[in-house]
Order: sequence, then C-alpha cells, then structure tokens
Amino acid sequence: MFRKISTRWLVQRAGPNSNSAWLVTRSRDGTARSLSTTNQVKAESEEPLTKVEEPSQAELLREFARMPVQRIRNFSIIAHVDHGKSTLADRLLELTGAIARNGGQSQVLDSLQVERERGITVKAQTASIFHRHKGQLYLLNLIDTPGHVDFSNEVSRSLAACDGVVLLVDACHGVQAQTVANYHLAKQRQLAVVPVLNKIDIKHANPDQVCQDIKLLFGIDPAQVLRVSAKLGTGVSEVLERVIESVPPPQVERDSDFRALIFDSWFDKYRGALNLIYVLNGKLEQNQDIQSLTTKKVYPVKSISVLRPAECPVPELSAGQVGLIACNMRNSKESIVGDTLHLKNHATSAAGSYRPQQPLVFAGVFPADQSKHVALRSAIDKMILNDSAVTVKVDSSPALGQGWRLGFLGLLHMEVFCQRLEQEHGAEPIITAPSVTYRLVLSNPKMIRQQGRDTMDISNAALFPEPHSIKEYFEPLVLGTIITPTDYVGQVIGLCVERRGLQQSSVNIDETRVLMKYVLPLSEIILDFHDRLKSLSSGYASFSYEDHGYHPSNLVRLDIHLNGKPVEELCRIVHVSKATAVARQMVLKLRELIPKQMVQIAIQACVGSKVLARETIKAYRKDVTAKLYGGDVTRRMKLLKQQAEGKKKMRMFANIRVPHETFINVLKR
Ligand SMILES: Nc1nc2c(ncn2[C@@H]2O[C@H](COP(=O)(O)OP(=O)(O)OP(=O)(O)O)[C@@H](O)[C@H]2O)c(=O)[nH]1
Repeated sequence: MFRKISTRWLVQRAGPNSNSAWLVTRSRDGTARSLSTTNQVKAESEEPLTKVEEPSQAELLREFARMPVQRIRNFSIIAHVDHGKSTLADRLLELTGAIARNGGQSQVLDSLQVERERGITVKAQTASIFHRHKGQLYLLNLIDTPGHVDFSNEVSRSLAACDGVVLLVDACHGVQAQTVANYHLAKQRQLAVVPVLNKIDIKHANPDQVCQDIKLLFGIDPAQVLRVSAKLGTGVSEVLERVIESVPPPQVERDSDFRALIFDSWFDKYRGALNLIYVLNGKLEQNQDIQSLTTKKVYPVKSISVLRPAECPVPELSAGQVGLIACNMRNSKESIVGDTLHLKNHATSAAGSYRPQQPLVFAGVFPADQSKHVALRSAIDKMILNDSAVTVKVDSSPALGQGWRLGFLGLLHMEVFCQRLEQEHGAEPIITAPSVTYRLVLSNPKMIRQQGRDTMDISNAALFPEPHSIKEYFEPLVLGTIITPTDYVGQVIGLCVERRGLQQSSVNIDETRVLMKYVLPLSEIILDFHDRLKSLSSGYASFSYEDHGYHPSNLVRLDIHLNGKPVEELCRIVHVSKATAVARQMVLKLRELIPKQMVQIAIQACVGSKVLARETIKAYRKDVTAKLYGGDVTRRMKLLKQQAEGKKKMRMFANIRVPHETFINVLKR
C-alpha cells in the first residue's frame, strides 16, 4: 500500500535530479502530477507516493534551447594539484543528474588513460548541467581544470569561456602556490570568485586557519568561504546555489550575427576535428556555413551537440552557451584554439582574448624508424589539436634523421604528451634531451639569417655556435612562488641557492607557513626542482612559476663523446659553474644506461677540447683461449693479442648502440 514519506526522503529518492520541478508523483487515482517548487514538494509530501520519475533527456534538451541568457552560468573549478577539483565536479554532476550516483566510476571528467594512470587531470573538461534554483531552471557550464603548473595553459584557455570560478582550497594543506597563481589568473580576467574549502571531513583539517590565510592572501572574508567535503558530498549543493547567485550571466548578445570562440578541439576518427565553442553573439544552426576569422576558410556545420558530459545532439546553440560542433575541419592548421568563427561573409572582430602560453622547454622528437615518419607526423598533428600549448618546428639530426622540435610548458607536460602519443596514437617516438631557449649576441651579426637583429635564440644545443663567435649569453629566468612549512625553510633556501636562485621576498602566511618568491634560471628548475622540493619538505612545499624574461649569463656547450665521436643528441648547454658537476653526473649515468657491447666504450664529457669527465664501459670478452688445452703459453698470448687488435679496429668503426630512452633517462637524477 501507500506509504507516507517525508520531504527529505522524497528529494533524496528523486536522486541526482533534486530539481523539484522534475519530480512527478502519481496520486491515488493514478494521474501524474508534477511538483514545480520546493514549497510545493513540502505541501504535497504528505500525499501517498508510488513512483518518482526523472525528466527525460529530451525534456532537458528542450529547456536548453529555450534557456534565456539570464539563467546561464559559465564557471571553472580551479585549485592547486589534488585539492579535489575532479571529485567536486563528480559530485556536481551527480547532484544535477548528469551522471548516475554511485555509478562506480570516479572522476568521470578525467577520461584519458594517462589521467587515470597518473591520477592527475591534464585536460580541462566541460559539462553542461541543469539546476533548479528558487523555482527556476538554470544552465550551468562547468569546466574542471588541471592543477599542475605544466598544464596552466588549460586553465587560461578555460577561463576565456567563463564568467566566474570556484576557487577550491584543501582544508588540510591550505593555500598552495598554484592556488595563488590561479587566483591571480581569475582576477586578471575580472571573474567572480566563489571560495570553497574542501576536505573538511578529514580529522586534522584546520578550516578556520585556512580561512584566515585566504583572508590574508586574497582579502576574502572568512564568512564567504563555503565548507564542503567533495568526497562525502557535504555542502556541495550550496556550491551550486552560490555559483548561481555570485557568478554573473554571460555578457553576450543574442540579437546579432553569430560569433563564437573556439576554446578547445580534438580529433575524431570519423568526423575530423571537433571544436568546443563558446557562443558570444547570435545563434548557430545545423547546416549553416561558418567561416574562420584566421584562415578565412568556410565550413558547413555538420552537427551540433552539448556535453553532459556525454555528447547530446541539439539543433542549435545560442549566445552564452557552450557546445561542440563538427564542421569538416581536418587538422590543427584549420581548427585553431583561440580562433573566432562567424557566419560566412559576415566578417567580425575577434571573440575573446585567449592566447596560448609560450612554451618554455624544447625537445627533439624523432621516429624510431624513418619509415614511420608520416605516421608520427599525423599523430603529432592530432595531438596538437588537443593541446594548443605545444609548438612544432621541423628538425633533423645526423643520428636520428628527420623529426621535429616541440615546445612544451614543462617536463611533465612533455612526458604526458609523449605518453599520449604512444597510448592514443600508437606512435613510438625518440625524445631528445629537453632544453630551454637561450639568447646569444654574436660578435659577427652577419652570421644570423634574421636580418636587422644581432641576437640569436637557440634551444638546440647541437646548433650552439663556437664560443669565439659569441659576444654575450642570456638565459631565461622565472619568478617562482614557493609556499613551505616553516620547519623546512632552511632546506628550501638551500635548494634555491644550489639552483642559482635569488630571493625576492619572504612573507609569513601564518605561524606555520612561509611564502617565498625566488628568481631562478628556468634551466635549473625544468628537470627535477619540483621533485627535490617535494622530497626535502616531506611533500608539504608547493611551487609555481611564471616567465621573468632574460638575464646575462655565462654558458658553455657540454659535448658527450662515445669513443671519440660526439653524440649531438646528448650535448647540453650548461652554466659554466655547473659544467664539471654535470659532466661527472652525465658520464656516470651513461655508464649505467648504455648496455655492454662487443667493443669497449669510452664516454667523455668535454667543453671544447677539454675533457671534464670520463668513464669506460668494458666490452664483452669472448674466451678465445677456451679451445686450447695445455700447450705453449705463447700460443695463448698470440690469440689474446689478435683479439685485442680486432677490438681496436672495431672500436674505430663500430656504431655504438644507444637505447632510445637513454636521451631522457640520462637527465633524471
Ligand atoms: N577525505 C577527502 N578526500 C578528498 C576530498 N575531495 C577529494 N579527495 C581526495 O583527494 C584526492 C585528489 O582529488 P582529485 O579530485 O583528483 O583532485 P584534483 O584537484 O582534481 O587533482 P588534479 O586535477 O590532478 O590537480 C583524491 O584521492 C580524492 O579522493 C574530500 O572532500 N575529502
């Protein structure tokens, strides 16, 4: 028979779609009755209930088409690494019915294999969700962003399509370096900030102290900071309420010609490049012809869909909305993140002000087998479509053949890109040692092809000119922000000094933590600075950095010779004060990494003609005297002498096999 239920039970039964408008009860006479507001739910809650139905996808998508701008909110979740952005995004998707509760799949928006394997977000992901607030249905476009500094391009790209951010801070670890960087990024774009403390369920969380830190660093009133547990779902619905109240609706025009910003794209095997767009003006319908502002090419719109987070087809997209379009674009030269789309022959001004970040670290990428050159080029092209921060230039090397020089935002970015090349496109590239871009002033400017400039930018150590032709050296610097517990300040300062850092400021956030700013050479931090910082502070210190221009320096080119032959792929540009230490470390590492071969291998690290370090890998030795049994000792000596001479010849002509991964592994300490 019928049961009496409480309002609370009813709302919970309604599950993810607690939007009361969508609850449908069936009364005693069997007629369906929909409840439109929370108040009505209360009034009707004493009624017997037999069935609760959820709105169909079709109903929601009809609402999507009718949604006025005033009821749209576009926001990103930003935070330091591991502060719980993806977990909060999961809860918001569940709460609004976009995904099933307890679906067994956590971090739905971290869909890439590399994200699941490494447990980090590397790509910002979008989802359009619906939520009922004060009786009105709202459309919320949520973007879950990565937290690591190497993927900060994803954050700036996402912010171009937003009017507000949820600034998430871990209640145990407090404000960290990337929290500060992301907060300033949002403020630069004048976005509304909804401050949220996460992980309040953890016993040793200290939300009051963290609120004080937020007040000190960002001037946010502690009373404004929401306290949630994304894991348990506590307080998550208030986040949505606050987003609707604090984030302004998009500043867009619906009564003008269509204009949209491409803020992400990726490759689909069957449909080509798919563009994620944010519509700023007018509306777009299927089969209309659109034009790119950059390339001037015209494309027919083949399909339009909205991400919930799965793709759902919709007939049109209106200003203020975010959606996915397929329009026969084929590669990264056509589908450009940051480009503006408009209707054919309705030229307009650029939408938004997004520019990809400049890469800081460069590495050569070559096919392991030259017959795979075309396949690797196509894989790189598809990957760049999905990662607009990566730059590509053609490159070649005597040992590795034709390839490319790619620019990345950091070493992790480079590793993730190469891992994705392998996992998503089956490519097996060889990656050479990463390097930063140095600037050289030459004594004879005629040597430089670019006319009218007497400086030369160089990121490939193999192309480093002879020292006598260089007048001045410059190296790139970064301004690093480090937040560390006071107990580790000594070790952190030691590390920064070792890396040629200069302290700019030091501020006590509270009694237990210090925020320090250091100017550091970029080349000193790209490889392992972050790992060292984490290990010497037991994981508590955090680090983020931004570009700080160029500074005069004193550099040398360190060559690695194997049996007297230079190996271009292993040479590096280093600061003169570090040359001997790096030389020693590289030869030792190479001795470990290069397998024993038929000939003895001499590994030398040299600057010019001066050898700074040397190690030897002994050859395999066949026992040529094994067949002798007894006999004259001179016979034995003769065989050994013949063997030694044969090896000497081999050493001169033999090609020493260096495993592909050596080029990267030699740099890891
Ligand atoms: N106890 C507790 N753990 C949480 C909470 N929210 C997230 N976590 C855990 O914190 C870890 C990191 O969560 P993620 O959601 O991956 O963090 P993220 O900020 O998305 O990480 P990146 O995208 O890699 O920067 C996971 O192990 C979560 O289970 C919470 O409210 N309470």
